[in-house]
Amino acid sequence: MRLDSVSVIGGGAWGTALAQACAMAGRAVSLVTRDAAQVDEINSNHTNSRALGTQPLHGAISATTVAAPADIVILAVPAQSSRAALAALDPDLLASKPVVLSAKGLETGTLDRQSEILLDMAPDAIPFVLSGPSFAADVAAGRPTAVTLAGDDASQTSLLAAALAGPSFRPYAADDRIGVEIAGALKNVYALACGAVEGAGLGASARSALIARAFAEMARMVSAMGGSAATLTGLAGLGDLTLTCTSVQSRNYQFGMALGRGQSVEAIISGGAKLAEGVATTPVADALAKSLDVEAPLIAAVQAVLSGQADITTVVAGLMSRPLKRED
Ligand SMILES: NC(=O)c1ccc[n+]([C@@H]2O[C@H](COP(=O)([O-])OP(=O)(O)OC[C@H]3O[C@@H](n4cnc5c(N)ncnc54)[C@H](O)[C@@H]3O)[C@@H](O)[C@H]2O)c1
Ligand SMILES: O=P(O)(O)OC[C@H](O)CO
Repeated sequence: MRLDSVSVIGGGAWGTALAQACAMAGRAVSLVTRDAAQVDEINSNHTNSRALGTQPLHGAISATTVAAPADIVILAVPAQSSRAALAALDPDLLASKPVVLSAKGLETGTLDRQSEILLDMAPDAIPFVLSGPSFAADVAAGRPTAVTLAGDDASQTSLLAAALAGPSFRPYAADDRIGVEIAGALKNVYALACGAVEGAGLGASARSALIARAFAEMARMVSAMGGSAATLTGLAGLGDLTLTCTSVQSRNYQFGMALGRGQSVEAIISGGAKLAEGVATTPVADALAKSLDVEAPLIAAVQAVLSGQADITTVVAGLMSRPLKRED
C-alpha cells in the first residue's frame, strides 16, 4: 500500500488542520475545497483565514478545487455533507484506496454511520475512521494531540497510522470502527447537554455527573450497535467526551450553552452559530436508541430540548426523578 500522497476533501477547519498534520508527517498534501478564493489564498499566502485565521500553513500543502488521484483520501466535510461530497468525486479516486472518515455524526434519514455512507457510495474503498480529542486549532498549530485511527485490517491500520503520525500528531491504531464512529458522533450530543448545564447555571457537579452517565449510556449504544464498549476507555471515547463536554472552545458546547440560557435552536442558528454536529445527530441517535431498545434518557432529553418539546428545567426535573437504580 503506497501512502505518500494525501487528498483532503473539505477546506474547513478540520480539513485544513488534517492537511497540516499530514504535511508535518511528511506527506504531499492536496487540500480540495469548493471555494476558488480559498484555493488562491492557500496557494499564494499559505493561510486559510476563514477556517483557521492567521495560522500559517505548511508549504507541502497545495489547494485545488478538483481532486486528483492520491494514495490516501481524507474526507473532512460535515457529516450531513459526506454523501454529497463523495458523490462529487470521480469513483476511481476512491476505488481500493484508504479513505479516512473524520466527520463526527450520524446521517439524517438513513441513520447511517460515516463508513456506512462511504461503503454505500464507494463499495471498493477501504474505510478508516479517525476520531479523538482534537480541536482543529490545536492540530494546525502543532500542539500535541492524539487520536484513534480504526480500520478493519490491523496491519494496514498500523501502516496508515505511521504515515499520518508527526511530531505533534499521534494516531493510535484500533480495530473497532463502529465503536469509534458512535463515540465520535454521540460525544457531540452530550456536549450539547453539558453546555446547557453550564448555560443554565446548574453547576460543575451536575456537569460531571452528566459526563459519567453519558459514558454509561454511550457504552449501551455502542454495544447495541455492534461495537465494543471497551473502545470507550480510549481517545475516541473518554478522551473526546471529556474534551468536548468541558471546553467552551467546542462548538457543540457553545451551542448547548446558548440552549441553557433559554435561546431557541432557530435563534442560535440564525445568530450565526458555527457547525454543531450534535444538532443533526441527536434525533438520529434518539431514533436508533428507540429502534434498538437501548435505555438512553440523556439522548432523549437533548432531543426534547432541541425539538422544543421541553425546556431545560423540565428535562432536568424528569432526569432527577427517574426511579433510583443501581449504577450499572
Ligand atoms: N473543527 C474541529 O476542531 C474538528 C475536529 C475533529 C473533527 N471535526 C469534524 O470535522 C467535520 C467538519 O468540521 P469542520 O470543523 O471542518 O467544519 P467547517 O464548518 O469548518 O468546514 C466544513 C467545510 O466543508 C465544506 N463542505 C460542506 N459541504 C461540502 C460538500 N458537499 N463538498 C465539499 N465540501 C463541503 C464547507 O464548504 C466547509 O469548507 C465535522 O464532522 C466535525 O465534527 C472537526
Ligand atoms: O468544536 P466541536 O464541538 O465540533 O468539537 C471539535 C472536536 O470534535 C473535538 O475533538
